Amino acid sequence: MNQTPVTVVTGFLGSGKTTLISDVLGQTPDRRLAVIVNEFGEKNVDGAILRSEQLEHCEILDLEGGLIAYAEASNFVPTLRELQKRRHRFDHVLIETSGLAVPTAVYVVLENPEFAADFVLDATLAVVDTPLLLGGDFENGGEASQAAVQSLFDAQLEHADVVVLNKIDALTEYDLLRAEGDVRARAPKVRFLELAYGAKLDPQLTLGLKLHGLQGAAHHGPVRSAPQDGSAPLEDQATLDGHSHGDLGAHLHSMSTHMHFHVHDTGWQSFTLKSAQPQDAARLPIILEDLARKFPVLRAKGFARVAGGVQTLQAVRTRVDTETRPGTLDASELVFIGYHINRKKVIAVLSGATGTVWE
Ligand SMILES: Nc1nc2c(ncn2[C@@H]2O[C@H](COP(=O)(O)OP(=O)(O)OP(=O)(O)O)[C@@H](O)[C@H]2O)c(=O)[nH]1
Repeated sequence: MNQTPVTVVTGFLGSGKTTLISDVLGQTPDRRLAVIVNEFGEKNVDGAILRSEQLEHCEILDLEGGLIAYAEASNFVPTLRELQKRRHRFDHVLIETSGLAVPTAVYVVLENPEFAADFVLDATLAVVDTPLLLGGDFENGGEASQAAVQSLFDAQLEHADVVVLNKIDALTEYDLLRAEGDVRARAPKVRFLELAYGAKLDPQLTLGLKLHGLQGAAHHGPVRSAPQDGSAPLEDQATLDGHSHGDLGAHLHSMSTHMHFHVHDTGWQSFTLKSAQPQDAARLPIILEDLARKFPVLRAKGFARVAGGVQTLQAVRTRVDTETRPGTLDASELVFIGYHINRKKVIAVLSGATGTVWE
């Protein structure tokens, strides 16, 4: 059996990865797909959203409670191992990395001799929140938060084959040209730039790109060197550049390179808050918007128990989208992700503003 192609979908918090994947799944009923969804928070909201589409040709596998990471820190390897046993049932694997991950950890695992004969990287797509890119910063985040966001954002672009400019519905041609210029300046080696109107992309531009693979026996060779005890990140990142996605030249995913990018930034925090009491569907989004102005909350998402059903809430900074569907829910659950956010303060404001107990 041929190697199963793997498409990695990366991109910053809330850029539209799940929405884009959901659309691709809907457009490819003839493909048997496995989707591994990795979330930073302990609760996998994206997996639940994809699963709610009830697409029979897809299997959704949650990878919650952390990042796809290196070595023992990750539950990615057992998940892939499990998929490997049943790989004849799938035509393609999609991996949605968490919004705080750099996709290189995935490459290292795929290149491991245990998996290299069975899986091959097809392409890595980086989904970009284009208005955010053009805005240039995260309001209310403070300098440390902005620096952390920028460095992650740049690293995700750097490791992409295809950059997808998303959320462009309301943008002008001039904005798009500016965004393209910005991406090219940040990541000169990116091969393709695609425009996604409303997070929709032709599946031909997403699956089966074969950007790695054959030429990549050299291109994606085995890991060159294992991390040494005591090896520290180099000061000059350029000397560690094991990537050249902009051309078809050989590049090896050196473990030291990856270790460099995988230095944990403990400033990123996530917590889930729950409330058993019903919520006001009209007020809750306004309260979330207010929370994002008061605190460095970059992303909030989850489900609320409201009159008439279940409300899905999706906040990216101060932009909050909601949708209410019929159904029942025992308790509302919201995941908050931010840079140095204070759980107690968020609980106090949320409980006060909603007049309900959140914990
Ligand atoms: N206006 C607009 N909104 C979009 C578009 N794509 C996604 N969104 C919205 O952006 C929010 C975040 O989308 P997701 O697909 O959950 O983003 P994500 O990258 O999977 O988020 P994380 O996994 O938390 O990093 C949701 O409210 C989407 O409806 C788009 O093209 N246009």
